[in-house]
Amino acid sequence: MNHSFDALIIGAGQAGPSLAGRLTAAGWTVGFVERKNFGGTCVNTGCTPTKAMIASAKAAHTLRQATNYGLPPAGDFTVDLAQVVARKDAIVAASRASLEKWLTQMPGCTVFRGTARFLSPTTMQVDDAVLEAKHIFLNVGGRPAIPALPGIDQLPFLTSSTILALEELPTHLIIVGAGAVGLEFAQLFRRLGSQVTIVERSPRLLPHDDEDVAAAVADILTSEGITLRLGAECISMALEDGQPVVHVSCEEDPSSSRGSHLLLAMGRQPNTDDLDLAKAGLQADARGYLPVDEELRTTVPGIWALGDCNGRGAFTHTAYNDFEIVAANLLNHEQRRVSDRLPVSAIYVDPPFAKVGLTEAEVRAAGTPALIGKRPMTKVGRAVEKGETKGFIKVLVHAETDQILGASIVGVGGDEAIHCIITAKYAQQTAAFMRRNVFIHPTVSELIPTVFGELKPLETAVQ
Ligand SMILES: Cc1cc2nc3c(=O)[nH]c(=O)nc-3n(C[C@H](O)[C@H](O)[C@H](O)COP(=O)(O)OP(=O)(O)OC[C@H]3O[C@@H](n4cnc5c(N)ncnc54)[C@H](O)[C@@H]3O)c2cc1C
Ligand SMILES: NC(=O)c1ccc[n+]([C@@H]2O[C@H](COP(=O)([O-])OP(=O)(O)OC[C@H]3O[C@@H](n4cnc5c(N)ncnc54)[C@H](O)[C@@H]3O)[C@@H](O)[C@H]2O)c1
Repeated sequence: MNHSFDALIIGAGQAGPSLAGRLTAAGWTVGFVERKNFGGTCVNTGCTPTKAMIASAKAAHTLRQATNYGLPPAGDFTVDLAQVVARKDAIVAASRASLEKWLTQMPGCTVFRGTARFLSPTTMQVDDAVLEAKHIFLNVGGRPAIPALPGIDQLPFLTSSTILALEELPTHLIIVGAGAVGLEFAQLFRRLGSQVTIVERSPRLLPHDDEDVAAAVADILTSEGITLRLGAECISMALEDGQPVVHVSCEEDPSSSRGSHLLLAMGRQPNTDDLDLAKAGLQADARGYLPVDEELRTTVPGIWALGDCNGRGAFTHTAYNDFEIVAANLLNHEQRRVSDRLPVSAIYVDPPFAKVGLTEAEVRAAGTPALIGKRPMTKVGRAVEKGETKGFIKVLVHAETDQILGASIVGVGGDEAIHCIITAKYAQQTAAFMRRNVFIHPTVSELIPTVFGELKPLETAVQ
């Protein structure tokens, strides 16, 4: 059957549903296609389930730390993973259901369930339905990448999606890949009671971030008993005596990591390979991303790509910002651009690592005249009171213009506290502006004006 709309939106991830809301409110008719779970990665297999389980892991960790807070010991306890997963599933289900209800009841929006494939630049097929529109918005996201490592086809492995359904704790979880996925799952499962080993080919954690950040995150993890096997050359896998074994060296290696479960956390792959792109005249790049311009238009007029599939962001906030850019430009005739947004992100190890703008290494490499301010969390009153003193606050400022170049916070509350720096930087404010601000006591944020008041020339600062 043929259906005609003003717009087609493919994928109910972080950009598509909100775009449907804006377009239909403006009087457009929308055909919306989702093949699996409403809410996409973030709601179903990404942010929401991991942060829900991280909260359970934090509670378990705090119980074990009871005596540090002057409380009686909690005693030995074993976590029932099924209960933790049930709590997580309830949170995910509520979020997914609310989104599905909103979309399916949205006036002007018709939802199709199935995989959409191009027939031409203006038509797509979903099962036996042919959908036609002058505007097509692809929000197809991605899935865990499975690199062809030697031996990988010889043994069972988990991905960031399938690990969320485990109901029994792994006795020893081996994680290959130390990006956000690897680090968050490592601490989460360690705190729930698993032994955890991370295998990473890079010689240190977080190679795109500063060395002091990587060292602080490594300390957070190793102090809880997580084993790091960094600089792993020639990663290969095998099943030995029924157990997954990860070899980490090109040499005959007696110190391979043997565990009960294996999690592959080696990045993601965009879902562009089954869209029949060629029929629309589209071509993905070598990594599968759809090239887009600053306003997220693909190379074919009338087709946009939003979210993870365009390679311009890999976060929920970047996917959502893509929606805002497209809606503002199409409906309000603004000229918002992808490059207007600041690079911001957080990794939810506990305490978390959050950042905005340039790293210290990037500032040094650019040769920008800069000032640096840094304060350990041991000198942040709120962190001391909470008994969580790992990490630091670090800010970078242009030595001549006084503008904020970047900031990193590894430490308790850092994922929230960073936002005062994000806002000031977006407003192109200066260190002097930050110093004059009065923040609430006692918070982690209240020390941020102090850090901006203790700046030293970058060249002479000790890392
Ligand atoms: C474990 C994990 C934790 C994460 N934690 C965070 C976090 O804390 N903070 C953060 O900002 N980001 C986090 N992310 C990243 C975040 O989830 C993604 O960046 C975000 O979900 C991308 O959204 P999207 O809209 O681009 O795509 P997705 O959310 O992936 O949605 C794409 C949708 O399109 C559908 N689809 C695909 N192809 C078709 C087709 N041909 N036809 C019909 N439907 C189709 C899919 O089924 C899916 O529902 C995490 C990711 C993972 C894996
Ligand atoms: N808190 C958050 O915002 C959050 C949390 C989880 C995931 N995410 C997003 O999800 C995406 C996926 O995360 P991820 O951690 O899987 O990817 P990633 O790209 O961040 O990290 C992948 C890691 O695997 C290693 N690796 C990749 N290929 C390899 C190979 N062939 N052999 C050996 N090592 C290899 C890399 O060195 C890297 O350390 C990212 O875009 C991330 O931003 C975000």
